[in-house]
Amino acid sequence: MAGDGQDQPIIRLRGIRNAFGPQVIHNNLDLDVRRGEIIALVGGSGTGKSVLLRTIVGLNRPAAGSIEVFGQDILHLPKLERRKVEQRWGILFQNGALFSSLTVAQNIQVPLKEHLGLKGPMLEEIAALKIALAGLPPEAGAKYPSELSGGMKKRAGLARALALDPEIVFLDEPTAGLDPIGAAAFDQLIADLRDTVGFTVFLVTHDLDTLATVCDRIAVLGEKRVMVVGTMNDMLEQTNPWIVEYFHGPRGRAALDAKARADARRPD
Ligand SMILES: Nc1ncnc2c1ncn2[C@@H]1O[C@H](COP(=O)(O)OP(=O)(O)OP(=O)(O)O)[C@@H](O)[C@H]1O
Repeated sequence: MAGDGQDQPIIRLRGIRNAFGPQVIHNNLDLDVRRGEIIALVGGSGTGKSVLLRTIVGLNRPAAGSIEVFGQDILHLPKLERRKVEQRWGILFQNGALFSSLTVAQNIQVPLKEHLGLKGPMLEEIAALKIALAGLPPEAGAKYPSELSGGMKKRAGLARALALDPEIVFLDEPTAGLDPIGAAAFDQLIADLRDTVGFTVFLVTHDLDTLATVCDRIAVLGEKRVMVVGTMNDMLEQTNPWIVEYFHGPRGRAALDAKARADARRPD
């Protein structure tokens, strides 16, 4: 596909402006996401991380700027073309956003029916596959969201996000509300899936452990734009006061120490 080459950014934002009435959230914001990377968006509360994620996936239309995904200008695509692009990504919202009246398996089947028009046993089979991929036991498929723990809900939401074999997975605060062990397991699942399935991950997080352990790059939102993008080591060299406080503060140091200990234990 033209402009969809392996070297092109898989997501390319240029000059994004978002405002709600007089409140400007983003102004002249640029960001490139590379194919196959795990990139995290961080920033203080209210800097517009969720708004930016929602803007990329079309739930919020920016006042200005361009958004290319898979090399396509998605703000100006005809509806049908746009739907085709949407089939190539999956989204895990913060609360899982599962339909409470449907079982886990039925939740996963929603996009399969809606986008692919699948019917019959094929639906069951694909749902079972995604349940396994998300690290859930097979019996989870028959359960309703209210019967699941927080960690299982996240996995069920992930299973649904994976329904259409996405090339990009968007995750909004994937480890929020999980205990540290559950959060670490979820981080590991994302990293393993990226390595095996090969998708790109764009996530919004406050979790310094996630940043230290699984992210290839970090984009810092502030001053209404992406102030810096780089690796964790790049972040440690920044002088912006918020970035210094965030990454060199006690929680940042603890996350980096934990990662250093984990790396030391890992065989070469
Ligand atoms: N639909 C909307 N209408 C009006 N204002 C909105 C809307 N959505 C978001 N905002 C405002 O935009 C700002 C950014 O919100 P957003 O949820 O993106 O922040 P965030 O960086 O994700 O914050 P947090 O880390 O606290 O989750 C906030 O001030 C919020 O009130």
